[in-house]
Amino acid sequence: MASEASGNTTGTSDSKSTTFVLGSRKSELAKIQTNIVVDHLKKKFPPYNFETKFNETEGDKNQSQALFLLGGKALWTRGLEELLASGEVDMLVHSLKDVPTKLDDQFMIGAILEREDSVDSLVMKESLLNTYTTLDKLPKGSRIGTSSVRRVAQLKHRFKDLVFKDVRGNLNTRLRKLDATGLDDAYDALILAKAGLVRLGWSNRATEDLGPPHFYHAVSQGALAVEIRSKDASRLSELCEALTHQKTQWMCLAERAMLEELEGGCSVPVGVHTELTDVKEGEEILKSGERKLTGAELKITGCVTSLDGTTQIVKWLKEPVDSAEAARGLGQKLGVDLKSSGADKILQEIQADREKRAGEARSEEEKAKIEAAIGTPSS
Ligand SMILES: NCc1[nH]cc(CCC(=O)O)c1CC(=O)O
Repeated sequence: MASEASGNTTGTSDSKSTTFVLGSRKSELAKIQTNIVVDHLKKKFPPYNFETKFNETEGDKNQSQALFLLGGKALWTRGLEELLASGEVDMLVHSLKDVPTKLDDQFMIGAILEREDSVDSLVMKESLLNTYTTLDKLPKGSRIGTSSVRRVAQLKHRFKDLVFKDVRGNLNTRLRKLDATGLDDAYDALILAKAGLVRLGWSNRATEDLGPPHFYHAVSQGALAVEIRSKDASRLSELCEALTHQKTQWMCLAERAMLEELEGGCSVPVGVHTELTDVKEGEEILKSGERKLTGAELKITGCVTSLDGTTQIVKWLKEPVDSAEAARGLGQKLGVDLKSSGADKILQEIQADREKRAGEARSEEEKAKIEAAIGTPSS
């Protein structure tokens, strides 16, 4: 009950009230996503106060260095976790796809909310909108802006003659870069998660949805997650339960278990598509605190693509599931299947390539330092 979920009691005003602080990144999308969570909570818990705090993350600050050199996925969550550890915030709101599969023991995912559309979408440059709306019609050499190795690999597998260009920055920045003309004209189209476009109110910019059988979205794409301190799990259980969408949670836990089985600690071109059918929410509450879903059948398809797009392994599994653990188990099993079907070789190649490039980048950096110390003749 309400008294269980005591937050920070602030007694400075006339009536004592319980306040929870939700933290996230500073981008417009992160703020919108945090407000989605706050709105849910306000509706369910009128007596409590909910406040927000927004901070920059490593990924926001460093927009020039290659993503793979910046330490992988924790890019968008590290920094925010410091706020959580210090007690400045009670909950962090993330896009679940940006949350690493392994968290430090002091943190945990408290809730996974109902998923928005999980597909990737094609977004055309405004001035080309009347000419092209689908990838298969784009002329040879069309410049596609994306920094995702998964998107590049899958697109290369399907289309041989597109040109891929890095594009960084938050969604507002990326769309501005896309629509730029004249000297700043650098892209013909972008590939973006539809969920982000929908939340920002820009879904009308999506001209084509990229789904199976050729395209597979990122693990957990489109779902929001709330991260909490592990020691607060019972204090926040009431809030977390109210936010949780069990169907989404099971699908995303299966997807994350697949990814965890596949990844050797680095971000890899792994795509997924998951369906959970015929679910009936029963009255029975399981030991884990979840409501029992009956008749649920989970179908999960995984896709691993080599960086150059030449090799692609697609496998699927479909089984009845009756718990989050069963969903996780199915995802993990699919990860094992994918590895024994050739994904392991792709992943090893990627790991070797990454180590080589990181080594080269380091020596470039060292060269630059030496040049700075002795002074380069031309500068
Ligand atoms: N990589 C950044 C990121 N993290 C979450 C989203 C979109 C929202 C979501 O997937 O929930 C995006 C933008 C994108 O991939 O286009």
